[in-house]
Amino acid sequence: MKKESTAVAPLTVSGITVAYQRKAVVEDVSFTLPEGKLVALIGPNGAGKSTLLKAVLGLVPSISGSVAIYGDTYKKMRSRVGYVPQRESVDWDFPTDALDVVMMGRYGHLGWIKRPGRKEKDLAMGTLDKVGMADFARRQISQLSGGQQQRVFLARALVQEADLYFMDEPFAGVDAATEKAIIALLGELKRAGKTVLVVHHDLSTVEEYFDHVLLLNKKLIAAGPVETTFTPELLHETYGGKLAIVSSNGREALVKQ
Ligand SMILES: Nc1ncnc2c1ncn2[C@@H]1O[C@H](COP(=O)(O)OP(=O)(O)OP(=O)(O)O)[C@@H](O)[C@H]1O
Repeated sequence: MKKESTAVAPLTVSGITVAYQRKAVVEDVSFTLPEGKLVALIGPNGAGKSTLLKAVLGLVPSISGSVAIYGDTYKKMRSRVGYVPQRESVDWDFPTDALDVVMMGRYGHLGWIKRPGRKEKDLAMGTLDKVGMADFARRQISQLSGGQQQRVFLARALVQEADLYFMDEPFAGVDAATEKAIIALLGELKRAGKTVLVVHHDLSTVEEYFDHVLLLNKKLIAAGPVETTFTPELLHETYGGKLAIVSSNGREALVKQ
């Protein structure tokens, strides 16, 4: 008899509510991420995007709801998850150089007892090269520009060889060259079958960069393919009146004013 195979979704969030000082900032959010897609999480400032990511990763407690990563807890699936935090949330004075930051991405594979060796170092160097940062390997991270720091953190996530990536505003404050480099990496991850959830602010590039969107404003307004979900009506519902209509890729879309 043929065995039924049911694919397990990379991420299933069911009824998550998160509150700070008893005030809910993410309310009863449920969605499932499809495998192998680039997904944008969008919504206005303060909508709860970063908080939702942190709740999924267990970095902030949720008061209700549950999260399944490949059908299991984050704790068990940790090695399959890569996280690129928001740049402002990182302590850049920590005395370490770019190469060491990238090698930290391998600790999940090594365990805490084994020290990184030649193989780890070569892999980390190769990945720094991929993000155009090989020349800065021995530079302290505090002495890198914002865009360069962002590239180093992407490299750290890449060497993890995860299956599901979370990136919190990777395009914030980066120049056109870094934006292009990040887009190329996203494309590479997608071709390798990875799933990537990106907190994104630039509505004018959503259709070009992503397959799927989650629209959040404390509650989940909608989730689905860009073609059917990134619509003026749903964007209005997400952002309220603070939007103007522009034409992007020949289609009408809304951007924040
Ligand atoms: N540690 C905290 N303590 C109290 N309130 C917080 C804390 N972190 C965030 N908030 C509040 O929770 C709400 C959601 O914040 P969050 O950073 O998740 O939003 P966001 O959608 O990522 O915003 P942005 O687009 O501005 O980065 C905001 O009203 C914010 O002020």
